[in-house]
Parts: sequence; C-alpha cells; structure tokens
Amino acid sequence: MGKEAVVAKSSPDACGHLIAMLFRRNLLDFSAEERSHFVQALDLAKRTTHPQYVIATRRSEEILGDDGNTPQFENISIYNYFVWTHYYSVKKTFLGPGQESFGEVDFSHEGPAFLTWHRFHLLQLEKDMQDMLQDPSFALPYWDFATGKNVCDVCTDDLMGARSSWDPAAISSNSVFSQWRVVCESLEDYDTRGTLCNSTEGGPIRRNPAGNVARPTVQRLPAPQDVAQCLEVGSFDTPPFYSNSTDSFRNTVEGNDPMGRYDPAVRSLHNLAHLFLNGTGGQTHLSPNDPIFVLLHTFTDAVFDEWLRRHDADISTFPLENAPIGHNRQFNMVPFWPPVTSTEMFVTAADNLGYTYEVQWPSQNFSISEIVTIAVVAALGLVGLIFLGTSYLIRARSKMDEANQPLLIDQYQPYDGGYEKAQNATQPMV
Ligand SMILES: O=C(O)c1cc2cc(O)c(O)cc2[nH]1
Repeated sequence: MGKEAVVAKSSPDACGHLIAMLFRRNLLDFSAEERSHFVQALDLAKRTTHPQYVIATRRSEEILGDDGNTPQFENISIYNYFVWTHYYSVKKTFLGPGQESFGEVDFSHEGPAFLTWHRFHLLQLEKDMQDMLQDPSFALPYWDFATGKNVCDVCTDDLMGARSSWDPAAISSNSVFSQWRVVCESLEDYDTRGTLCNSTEGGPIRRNPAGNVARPTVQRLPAPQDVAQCLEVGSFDTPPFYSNSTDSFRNTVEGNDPMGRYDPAVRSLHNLAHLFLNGTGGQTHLSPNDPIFVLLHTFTDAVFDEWLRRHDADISTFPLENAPIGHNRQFNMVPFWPPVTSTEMFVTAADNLGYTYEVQWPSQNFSISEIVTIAVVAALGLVGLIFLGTSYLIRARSKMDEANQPLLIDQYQPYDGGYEKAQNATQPMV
C-alpha cells in the first residue's frame, strides 16, 4: 500500500460496487518517508512516457505534416502530459500568418468550468500515477495555501524545493525539482507560427515566492478568513459567468474579490496563490510545470468539495447555456479524452468520485458591523436583565420586610400601654 493514502473505508459507486476511499491529506502532515515517496513519485511521472496518450504538435489543418503524410504526434511523459492539457486549454487561437492570435478563449479559467475542469485534470494525473506506481491507493496531497503569510511553507528541500542560495528565483540544487525542465514555453512560436506545444523541454522552473516587489498585493498568501468567507457565498455562479461575476462562489474561489465584487486589481485565493509563486507557476500557459500547481489545485478542489457539501450540490446556478465557450454544463471539457462534462464533476467527491479531503476548515470571523450589532443587542439584553432582576429583588425585599416585621402589619393592635395596665392590675399595692 502507498504511503500517501490511508484507505480506511469504502463507498458504493454509481453501480453500487464498493470502491476504496482515497484520503487527500495536507502535505505538511506527511512523515519524512511519505514526503520522500511523494517527491520521488512526481519525479518518476516526469520521466515516464505516458502509456496511453500522445500529443498533437500541430493544429488539425497541419496534423499530417508538410508532406501530408507524417502525422504530427509525439510521445510525452505522464507529468508533461498534465502540463500540455492545461497549456492546450488556455492557448490562444491562431488566426493565420501575420494576424494577432485570439486570446479570449480559455476552456479552464474565468468561467463556471474552472473548478470542474481542474478537478478532472487532477483525477487524471492521480490515476496515471496510480497506474505508474501500480498502487491504487496513491492519493495526491494538498497545500493549504491560505495561511495569510508571506512564506511558502511547502518550499523546503524535502518537499517542493527550497529557494536556491545563489538565485532567489531558482530552486535549491538539493531538490530534485531543480533538475526539472519546463515544456510549453515557446509562446512566440505558437502565436506567430501556429504551432502547438511539443514535448521538448526548455529552461528550469522559476519560482520566487513573495518576491514580486512591483506588486506588493501578491507578496502575501490568502488568509484563512478568505476561505471561510468564500464558503459562505450561496450561488455557484452568476451571469455573465465570467471574471466579473458578482456573488459567485466560483469567481470568488478562483480569486477575484472575496465578496464576489469584481476589481481587476484584486487577486485572492487561487489566483493569488499562483501570483505569489512569482515565476513559472504564475503564468497560465506554463504553471503546471511547477509541481506546486498540483498541491495548489488539490486545495482549491477541497474548497470546492466543501462548498458542494455545505450547499447540497445545487447545479441550478451552473449554466446550461450562455457561459463562455466550453463552460456550459453539458459541454465536453477541452481537451480531455475520453470526453467528460462539468456535470459529471459537479458532485461531492466522497460519495461519487472515491476520494475525500482531511481539512480543518476555518470558521467565519464576525465583521465590524456584526460585532457592533452583537454588542448592542447584548448590552440591551443586559440592561433588561438588570432591570428585571432589580425589580424582582425590590419586590422580594419588601415582601420579606413585611414578613419579618409583624408589628408593621395594619391589623395588629397599636401599642396602647395595655400590657403595663394588666401587669399593674396583678401587682399588689404596696
Ligand atoms: O493573474 C492571475 O490572476 C492569474 C495567473 C494565473 C496563472 C495560472 O496558471 C492560473 O491557472 C491562473 C492564474 N491567474
């Protein structure tokens, strides 16, 4: 059995068969042995040719090559396939030589399918790694990036790689990730020649957490309160189902204003975590090349799953139509094969997908106005209690006084010297 997962229970799938439950855990809770096993598994995935998929390196118009007889496909490693699918989903559309490529289509961001797309992306990598390791209990861990801090706590040499002492934007040579080389970095080629990313590896991963001095707002990670607030947003998504959707859980967790108000300068949660990494992990066409991407997205998926659980997985606000291209709920998510729709991924993971997260969710702090309201109500209540208590005491006291001082009772005969008179009557006269 793999070290990452504890298979403690099973749940029935759609056909009623029992399936083992995978536990996606916090990477920081891993033992030294589990950490090493996970890092080695990622490194093996980077070096192992994908046993099922090849990638297209030219668009459909040129897929048979210059001679019309040479299919333009390449083998690719399991991890680089994960990078390629993300690149393909965000790539610009080539409109022809000399024309600017069209950048308004994004199949995996800025729309309702953001969460469902990345959920399937992770499931595919997890399954590929299980098969590679011949270990069905292998589970991806997560990085709880909502620390509110300005440090990357998983950036250590036993995990995702510390900062190099020589170059602040490089990974320490003690980490295997310093040896990784990125794919899909030839943007110029893709956009001006209409080629597609191929399996050729280029430069090293760049990463400089909290190091973007030009943009102070991305020098600190999201806070736990951001997660708590975002889980309160009631609608999954709202028109226009884009990056300016207000009161939308999807848009909030994706990383616009936590309360769903759109402000192009504001980045939070998922987007902020990407930009905090400040390098390969902050550029959409490249970001999965930095393996922190996997952990950032498992945590984002954990927030999604918690939202589905708390709000009873109501798909009614996931649009059937009018979402950006590729984002309607019954569309196949590009470029996954076999075809899969957002609807299939819009389900609670434990009951339907065979995995769950071990997370302690932050509780919602009260806002200033809520604190003032609570204080006023509490003060009024206290005054009321004091008033009631005092009047009760006064009444009780006066009742006690009446009982303890019978001489004050009206019916009692007032003192008229009768006792002395009677006494005197029985005394013999001297
Ligand atoms: O600027 C952003 O908000 C931003 C950058 C970035 C990179 C990435 O790979 C994503 O998946 C999202 C994202 N957002």
